[in-house]
Amino acid sequence: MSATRRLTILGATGSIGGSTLDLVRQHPESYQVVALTGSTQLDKLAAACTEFSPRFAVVLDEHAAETLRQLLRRSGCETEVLCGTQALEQVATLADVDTVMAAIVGAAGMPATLAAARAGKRVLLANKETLVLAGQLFMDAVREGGAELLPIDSEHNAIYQVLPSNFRENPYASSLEEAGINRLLLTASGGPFRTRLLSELAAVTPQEAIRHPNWSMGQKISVDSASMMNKGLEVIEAHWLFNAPASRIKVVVHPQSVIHSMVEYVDGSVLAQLGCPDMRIPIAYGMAYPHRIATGVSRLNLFEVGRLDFEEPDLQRFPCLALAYAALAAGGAATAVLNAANEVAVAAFLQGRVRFTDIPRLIEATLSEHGGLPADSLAELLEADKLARQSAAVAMVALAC
Ligand SMILES: NC(=O)C1=CN([C@@H]2O[C@H](COP(=O)(O)OP(=O)(O)OC[C@H]3O[C@@H](n4cnc5c(N)ncnc54)[C@H](OP(=O)(O)O)[C@@H]3O)[C@@H](O)[C@H]2O)C=CC1
Ligand SMILES: CC(=O)[C@@H](O)[C@H](O)COP(=O)(O)O
Ligand SMILES: [Mn+2]
Repeated sequence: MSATRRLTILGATGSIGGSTLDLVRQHPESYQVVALTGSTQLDKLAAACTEFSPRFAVVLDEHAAETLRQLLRRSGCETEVLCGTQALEQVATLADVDTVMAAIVGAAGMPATLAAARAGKRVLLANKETLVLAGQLFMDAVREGGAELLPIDSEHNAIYQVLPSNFRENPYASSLEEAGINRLLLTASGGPFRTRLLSELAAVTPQEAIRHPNWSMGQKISVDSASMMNKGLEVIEAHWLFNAPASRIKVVVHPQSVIHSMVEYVDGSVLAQLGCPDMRIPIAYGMAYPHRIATGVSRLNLFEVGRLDFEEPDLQRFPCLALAYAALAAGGAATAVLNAANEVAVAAFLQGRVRFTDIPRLIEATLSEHGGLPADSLAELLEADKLARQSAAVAMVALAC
């Protein structure tokens, strides 16, 4: 590969952030870290600053910033510590940064990701919530800012890898039909509760929910996988990334998570990307595109895998998937409302305040109240997000009574 790429990693202390840093560690000649951001894990952020010597580190408030400065002083690290959401946008748009890994979890990651797109960066998009909350706005920003958008979510990265290159790099210049594509087949593991009875789901615990059968991930996305809301968010993500109507996005449950997704062409060919379930593969693809780099991930051993299974998703046991399709069909701010209500419900479930089966109930109640809000500007989307969070919190109190 040619010139060194200069990186900002938003969400550097998380699961995706850690995998990204591991790839930088493996290829120090090709990548330089300019800025790292975190929120609560200050020891981890300090250790990453000490190892990678970024120019900036960003945390959310002044108290955290002061703690981080003290930690860095002790290790002799000269990284400058900034704080606040404005600082996240600042490091996402630095003139000498060419690549931004968007790996903050949730809607909190949207403003800095949007800023990176507007500034014309290569955006490595892990934060799917950006597209669920503000899909049209974000895709417009990518086009107008001249950004290079590379999907990191494993399914979308797989689809990207097997799409024709002229279509994947500019999906809004034509259509799926013109590219000879019939459907996108989005694989889903089915999560830790794939075989649980509906009657058992009310009693599952957060500990069980975050134990994903195949992937090691942060808590929020792990609960989303367990409820299959993750797949719902990914249907919306695929809609925006690939200019694909919902009717052409089919979810296929594939418990082994070896096929990361597929594209069905009009001639009957189905192209797939396979690999061991390790996010360093899609992250490396985005970091090195259009080249390939080593990742340290084990080779896929098909003889050990033995078999690949496929099932229809069960919308009775996993209503979150149906709610996501419904929100996408409703348009406007409905997907922003879905996302906000889901974030509130998942946080409450992780804190033991609601049951697993309350997650779709809270989302449905919030969607019926606010699903019709408009989405013509960032201000309207943020207002929808705020109202949905307030309503979901109120609905939660009602559930507890
Ligand atoms: N993990 C995975 O394999 C995959 C993840 N994704 C997506 O990537 C994103 C990150 O996921 P993952 O790495 O698992 O999540 P983690 O929970 O592991 O990491 C989240 C990161 O965001 C930071 N963060 C949390 N809240 C805020 C906030 N309010 N403002 C700024 N930063 C914040 C965290 O900081 P701290 O830890 O210091 O508190 C951490 O650095 C999600 O959108 C997820 O859906 C997509 C596909 C696969
Ligand atoms: C690794 C990744 O991309 C996750 O989104 C993963 O796909 C979650 O698995 P589920 O298929 O269980 O949602
Ligand atoms: Mn995924």
